[in-house]
Amino acid sequence: MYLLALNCGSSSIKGKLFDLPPAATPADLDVPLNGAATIAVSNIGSKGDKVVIKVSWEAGRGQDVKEEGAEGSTVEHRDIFPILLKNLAGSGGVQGSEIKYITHRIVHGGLNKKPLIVTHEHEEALTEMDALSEFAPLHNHHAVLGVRACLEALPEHTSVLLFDTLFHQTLPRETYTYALPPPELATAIPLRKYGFHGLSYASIVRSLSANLGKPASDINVVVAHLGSGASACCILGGKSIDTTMGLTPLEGLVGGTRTGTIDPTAIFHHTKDPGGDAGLKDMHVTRAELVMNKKSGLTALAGTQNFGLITQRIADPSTCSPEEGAAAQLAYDVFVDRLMGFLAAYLSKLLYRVPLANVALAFSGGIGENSAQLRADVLARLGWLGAEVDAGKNAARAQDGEVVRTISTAGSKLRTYVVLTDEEAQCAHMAREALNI
Ligand SMILES: Nc1ncnc2c1ncn2[C@@H]1O[C@H](COP(=O)(O)OP(=O)(O)O)[C@@H](O)[C@H]1O
Ligand SMILES: CC(=O)OP(=O)(O)O
Ligand SMILES: [Mg+2]
Repeated sequence: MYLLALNCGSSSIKGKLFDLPPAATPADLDVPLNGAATIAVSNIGSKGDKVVIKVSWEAGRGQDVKEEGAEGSTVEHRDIFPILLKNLAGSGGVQGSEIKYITHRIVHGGLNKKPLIVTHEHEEALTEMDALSEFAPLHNHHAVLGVRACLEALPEHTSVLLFDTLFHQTLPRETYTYALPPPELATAIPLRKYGFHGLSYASIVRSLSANLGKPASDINVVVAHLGSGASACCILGGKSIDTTMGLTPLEGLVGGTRTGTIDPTAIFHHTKDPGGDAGLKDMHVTRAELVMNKKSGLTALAGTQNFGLITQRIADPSTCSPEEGAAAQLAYDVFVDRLMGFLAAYLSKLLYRVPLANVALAFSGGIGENSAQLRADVLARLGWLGAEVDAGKNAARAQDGEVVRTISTAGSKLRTYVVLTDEEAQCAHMAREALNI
């Protein structure tokens, strides 16, 4: 029997197939499930790039698959799910009927306080989640179509919907409240900060807790989850007390294609007919939201959202034109500038309550886990707090199975870690808790 955990990103699908023991007891919950295979699909929706589908099996479990599909802009998330299920059967002999549970990361869960269960007979929750698509335009609708595609292909399984927003239920009222008058329009959910990347933050708290041998209630950490969507979170006693993303994943840090926080009036001077419909299929999104979510951020400043390429152009100007080099430098500087503003604010929120010796900083996400340059630059800007990077540890790659690693010196007053986030394992854990499996 298997549990499949799927994570539908804006241009990617990540997944893990886990072995599920036939009869688990609540005590087994602390023992992580055995991973059988990892799935990675990239370039969905991306112009000029072919969609790449990879299935990697643990030793002896199957034959790895790497398949190039059609050009990204012609492919939608929903097209991929049947191919993935077919590949699992074809390369590892996993029959659909053996996949008993599928967990889905849904970015916006509104005010839902716990995971929702969906089966072929009871799909009501999907309509509710789709109604929130305009509050997570790069994510919710695709994920909902993914759940529907899986239910169609494997009608016998049970789906568990896990929300990024769940982790941020502990935000205090003064933090989640927007200083707006009562809305003139009816909205599906209250207009307030919800926060995202919560499954990642929950995974990081669990990893730090296990690695440091402390209960989650002793984990006080500012986490920078820096991927194609970037956010930071202020975690006190294992709970979120502030985070940069808001009503939608647009607020806060600069993203691969997102503005992050700007003066909201700028867009009315920038875009023609900002309130007009952007013409997206099956979803109402305004032209302003499309520009701010899909055409801005690193892409707008550097012409690429590939952070590795941006840092390479800065490090070695001979790899690009002078204009590209200058654009890369500006994109990098803007990214770091916004990040530092939030990190300093969040550290001050923690330090007002707990001593520095009990506070940590952690980096995660594709950029946070891979860009030693960015981490070094951030720590240099936190020298006033006594932060000191260990250049050797910061430059080293993670050892096999090393989820948490320290990158600050022994004398650094701010302990700093790189934590490999695992949203899929977190989803599997929460689904087992919810279903008692
Ligand atoms: N070696 C690297 N150096 C710097 N950035 C990297 C590296 N590898 C990946 N990244 C960046 O990580 C980002 C993707 O992160 P990820 O967390 O997988 O994103 P998401 O889940 O939001 O799609 C991309 O912007 C990519 O440029
Ligand atoms: C919420 C969000 O932005 O997610 P991702 O970074 O996976 O796109
Ligand atoms: Mg992600």
